[in-house]
Amino acid sequence: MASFTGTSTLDVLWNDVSSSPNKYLTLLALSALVFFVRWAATPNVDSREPPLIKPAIPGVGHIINLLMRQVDFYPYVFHVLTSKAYSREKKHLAMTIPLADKKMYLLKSPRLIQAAMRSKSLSFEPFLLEYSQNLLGMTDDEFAPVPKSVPDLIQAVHSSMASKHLHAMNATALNYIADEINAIGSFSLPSLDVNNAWIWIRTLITKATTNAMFGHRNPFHFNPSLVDDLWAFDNGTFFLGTNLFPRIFRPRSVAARARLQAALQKYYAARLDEGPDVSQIMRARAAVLRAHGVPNSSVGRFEIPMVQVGIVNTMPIMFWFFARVVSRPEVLARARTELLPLVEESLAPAPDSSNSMRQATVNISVLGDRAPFLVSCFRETNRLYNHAVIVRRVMADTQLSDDDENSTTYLLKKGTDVHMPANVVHRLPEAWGPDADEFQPERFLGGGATGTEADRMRKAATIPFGGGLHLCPGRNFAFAENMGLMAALVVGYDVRGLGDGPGLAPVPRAATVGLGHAIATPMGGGVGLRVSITRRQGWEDVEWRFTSS
Ligand code: HEM
Repeated sequence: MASFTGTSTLDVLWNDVSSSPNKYLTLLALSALVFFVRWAATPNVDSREPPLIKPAIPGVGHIINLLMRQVDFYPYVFHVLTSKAYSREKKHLAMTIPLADKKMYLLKSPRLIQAAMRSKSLSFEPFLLEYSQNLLGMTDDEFAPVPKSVPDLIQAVHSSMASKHLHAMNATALNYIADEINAIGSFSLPSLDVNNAWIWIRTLITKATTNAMFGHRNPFHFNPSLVDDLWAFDNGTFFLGTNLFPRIFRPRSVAARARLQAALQKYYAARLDEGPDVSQIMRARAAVLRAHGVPNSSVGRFEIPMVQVGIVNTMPIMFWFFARVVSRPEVLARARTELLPLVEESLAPAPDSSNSMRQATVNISVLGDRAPFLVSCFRETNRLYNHAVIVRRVMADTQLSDDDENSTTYLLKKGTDVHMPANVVHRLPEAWGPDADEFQPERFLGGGATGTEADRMRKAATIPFGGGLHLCPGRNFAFAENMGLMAALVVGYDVRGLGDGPGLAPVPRAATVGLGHAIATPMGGGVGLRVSITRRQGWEDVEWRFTSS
C-alpha cells in the first residue's frame, strides 16, 4: 500500500510486483497477446472480393516486402508468389493484399484496370489531399482552403494543356532546347562533351520545362541551383509525402523544399504568374488557389508538386529514349531516314549581319503521324521504363467485371485502396508476347490498326499515363519535348559514346524504382556515361527552330 513517508513511486511499484507477481505476469501476457493478434490480424475478406494472398510472415510480411522491394514488389507478388504457393487461383486477375489489419487490392488484368480507371466510384482525390499536405510541409491552417479547391484545380489543369495552350508550351520549351543545341558547333563550342548524359538531359529538360511553365521570369532561370533542388526534393518524395521522419532520412530534400518554396513564394507574391508568356496551366492554377482564399504567400509554397510532375517523368523517359536510339546504329539510321523529309529548310536573315543563314524547322505537330518509327521507339521506352502505380480509393462498394470469357467479377469494398502497377501490365507475356522484357523498337509500328483481340489487349495493357478522369494532362507536352529533341539530334548531330563497341558505354541497367516514383533511373546515376555531340556533315551551319500548330 502506498504511503506518504518519502517512498518513491518506483519503490511502491516494486513492492507491489514482489507481493503479487502473478497479477503483473498475467497483465504482461495479455498485452503481448493483444499485440500479437493485431500484428497477425487478417482483414475480413468477402468471397466476392479478389482472392486473399496471405504473407509468409503473418500480418507484416507484405509490408516488409513492399519496403524492401519498392515498386518491384508488384511483379514479385504476381509472378513469384502466385506461381509457387497460390497456384489454385490460376489467372490472378486481381488480388487482395493484407497489410497488418488493413488491405489493398492489386489489379493485374488490363481489362479490369481499364474498368477501374473509368469507374466513377473509384477516386484519386483522397490521395492528393493526404499526400500533398505532408509533401509540402504545410500547417493545418495553411492547408485549410486547399481541399475545396481540388476539383477546380483538376479541371484547370486538364483544360490548360490542350490546343493553343499546349502549342505555346511546346514551342517555348523546344525553342529553349534549340538555343542550347544551336550553340554546338560554334567557335567556342566545337563539340559538346558531357561527362554524364543523365545530368545533361536532366538540366536541359528541367530548364526547358520551367521556362515553358513560368515564362521569362522563370525562377529556375535566375537561380540555376534550383534545378538540383527540384531533383533533391523529388528524391525525398516518399519520406516527405508519408511524413516518415523526412528530417532524418532525407534532410537534403527538406532543405531543397525550403529553397524551392522560398523562390516560388517570391514569384507568386509579385504576381509574376500573370505575365503574358506564362503558361495557361500555371496561371489558371494560381487563379483557382487565390479564388479559394489561399493567400498569395502560400500559392508558391503549394505549386512545387506541379513543377515536379511536369518534369520528373518526362526527363527520365527522355534519357532512355535517347540512349536506346543513339546506341543502336540501325535504329538511328532508320529514324534519320524517316525524319529527313519532315525537316523544313529555309533561309533567314542572320542576326547582326546582312548575310542569310540556313534554318531547319521541325513542326512538332506532324511527327505523331509522319514519324511512326520514332513514335514506336518512344512508346516502347515508356512501356519498359515506366513503373507508375495508378492508385484509386474505393468510395462506395463497387462491382468490377473483367469482361473475359468467364465474365469474372469482383467486389471492391468501400475505403480500400486499389493499386494498378504499370510494371506488371506493361510486361504481361499474354499481351506483349515472349519478348515482353526486351526493347523492340518496332513493337508499336501499326499497332492497334487491325482491331483484333490481341490489339485490344495491348491497348488496354498500355497505361504509362494512367487513364479515366485523371489521364495525365501533360502527356502531349512530354511527347513533344521528347520527339522534338530527338528529331533534331538524329538529323543534325552525331552523338558518340553510347553503344556496344570498344570504348563505348552500353545502355545502363535500370535501378529499382522507389515507392512514390514512376520512371526508372540508370544504375550509378549516369556516372561514366560520357557523350560527345557534334554537328553532322552538311548540317554545320543550320539553326534549329520548332513550331507547334
Ligand atoms: C513521360 C512523361 C509523363 C508521364 C509518364 C506521366 C505520367 C502520369 C501518370 C501515370 C499520372 C496519373 C494518372 C492517373 O492517375 O490516372 C499523371 C498525372 C498527372 N500528370 Fe503526368 N506524366 C508525364 C508528364 C507530365 C507533364 C509534362 C505534366 C505537366 C506539364 C504532367 C502533369 C500531370 C498532372 C497535373 C497529373 C494529375 C492529373 C489529375 O489528377 O487529374 N505530367 N501523369
